[in-house]
Amino acid sequence: MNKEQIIVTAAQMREIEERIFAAGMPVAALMEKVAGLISQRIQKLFPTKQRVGILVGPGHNGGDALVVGRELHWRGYEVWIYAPFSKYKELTAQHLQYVKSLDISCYENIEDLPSCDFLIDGLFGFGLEREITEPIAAAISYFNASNTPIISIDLPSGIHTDTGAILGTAIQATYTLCLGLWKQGLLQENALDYIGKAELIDFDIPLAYIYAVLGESPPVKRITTATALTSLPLPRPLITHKYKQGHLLLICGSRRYAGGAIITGLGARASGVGMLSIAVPESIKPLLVSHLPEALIIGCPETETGAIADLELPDNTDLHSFSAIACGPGLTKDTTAIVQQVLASKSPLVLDADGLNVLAQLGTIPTLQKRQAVTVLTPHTGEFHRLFPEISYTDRVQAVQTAAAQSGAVVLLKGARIAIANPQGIVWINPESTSALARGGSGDVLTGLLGGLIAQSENKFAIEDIVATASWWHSQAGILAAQERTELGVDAFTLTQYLIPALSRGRKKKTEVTEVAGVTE
Ligand SMILES: NC(=O)C1=CN([C@@H]2O[C@H](COP(=O)(O)OP(=O)(O)OC[C@H]3O[C@@H](n4cnc5c(N)ncnc54)[C@H](O)[C@@H]3O)[C@@H](O)[C@H]2O)[C@@H](O)CC1
Ligand SMILES: [K+]
Repeated sequence: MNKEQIIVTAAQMREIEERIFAAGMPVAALMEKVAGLISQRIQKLFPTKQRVGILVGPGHNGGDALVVGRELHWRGYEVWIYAPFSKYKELTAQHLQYVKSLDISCYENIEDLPSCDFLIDGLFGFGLEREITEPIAAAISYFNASNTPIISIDLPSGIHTDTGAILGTAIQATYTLCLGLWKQGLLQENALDYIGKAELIDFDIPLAYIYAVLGESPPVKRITTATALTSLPLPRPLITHKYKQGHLLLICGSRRYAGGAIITGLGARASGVGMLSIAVPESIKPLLVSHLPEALIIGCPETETGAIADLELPDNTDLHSFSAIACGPGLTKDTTAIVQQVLASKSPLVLDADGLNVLAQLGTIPTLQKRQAVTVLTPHTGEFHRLFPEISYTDRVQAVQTAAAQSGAVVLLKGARIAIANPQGIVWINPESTSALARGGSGDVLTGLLGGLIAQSENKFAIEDIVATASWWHSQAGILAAQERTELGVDAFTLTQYLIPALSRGRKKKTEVTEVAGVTE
């Protein structure tokens, strides 16, 4: 397993650390090694010798910062230290004493601090356990307001290691250099505004110690390009035919929301699914045919309001014959009977948008308990709240875990950091996205894409892994489109056109990484 995909809580990191120390690694030696790596990285980020302020907290995060400060001092940077606490852990106190013996100025009050070109934040790491109080809170506000780039060691000080909550106040970092393993809080939306650009500093934690604490397949994982690519229906078998490559049924659209059906269809098209059928109200069938000439468009009888009134499938087909069904975008709420019918089918089902609203009205948990096949729900926070009104979603990881466990469905909670859980507690978090995707229709693209991938999977992959792959693919398309067209240029149609280029780029990146590092995962 690649360390980039592992996520830990503070308690887990502490346990892993204790195993390293118990095995004989001296605490001071590990700090020296870690801080050496941090200082090398900082010299790459700020290569010209500059003035740097080091913010030192009472624990080993402060110790790391002091060692980094000392190293930068010897490398020619002009260093000063801000160490405002009255008590420090022993190792940190020793480093503080040593740097004071060098030609490095130490201060306890922010009023006395000289100016600098960048700051290193070693106030608190994963040992922060309560709200930050004065005078440190005021100092943090002062540094945030100073417009000076800040490099946070491990986590921006003030971020809860697990939930990402802001404990009173927090450093707004420009870079976060996370140590050893990704901390869960850095993948929670609450913390996003504070993290800046985050990267992992790998300090060679033996996998055996990680497995001893997390198990050989850790339940909470971070989606990477490598993990996403493993659940794709690629390469295709040499001998195959269209029905062997999955048959997806999309049920979507209404006279009012015809575009949603087109966008969902275009998302499904990019998945490569062998056969695509799209059930829409009769009156919008010609529109769908013109945009998706390869798809089988099923024109259904419609209500007066232009919603699907009846699922009229072609002869000899019933819902069970599809490899997967995706239902919801643009349906309107007048489709309760349709959604009920789909829920009663034995095909894997993706429910989104109005499909979720109808499910919430029917009663999420009792309705899903009757399902005999896999269900994937893809709510945004508003829909999540309607589906699971009892579940608080301040900790999004816990929220999806609870929702999946209670409903028996795989739940994908949309947002800047998508979290996906299966009923057994496995969680995937998507660490990369772009706010360019906060736009009408981009969820429809995901529904189509996801449906198409599930239809092709033939039970080869765990369903939550496919959902994670779809989420990665979708956000990578958004990122690529935003890079080329700015964040304003990523309308849902454009997004569908970037799915295949984003996939090609991801596959190329993976090959390059493997060649350079010889990584096998
Ligand atoms: N896990 C590892 O393997 C390694 C960890 N290292 C560093 O050690 C850090 C963890 O060190 P610690 O456990 O000492 O924890 P921290 O340095 O995060 O801080 C804990 C200290 O802050 C105090 N504290 C907690 N909340 C406070 C608050 N609100 N106001 C004032 N004081 C508060 C605690 O009493 C304790 O003294 C990591 O984040 C990392 O920077 C590295 O030195 C080396 C390797
Ligand atoms: K920190």
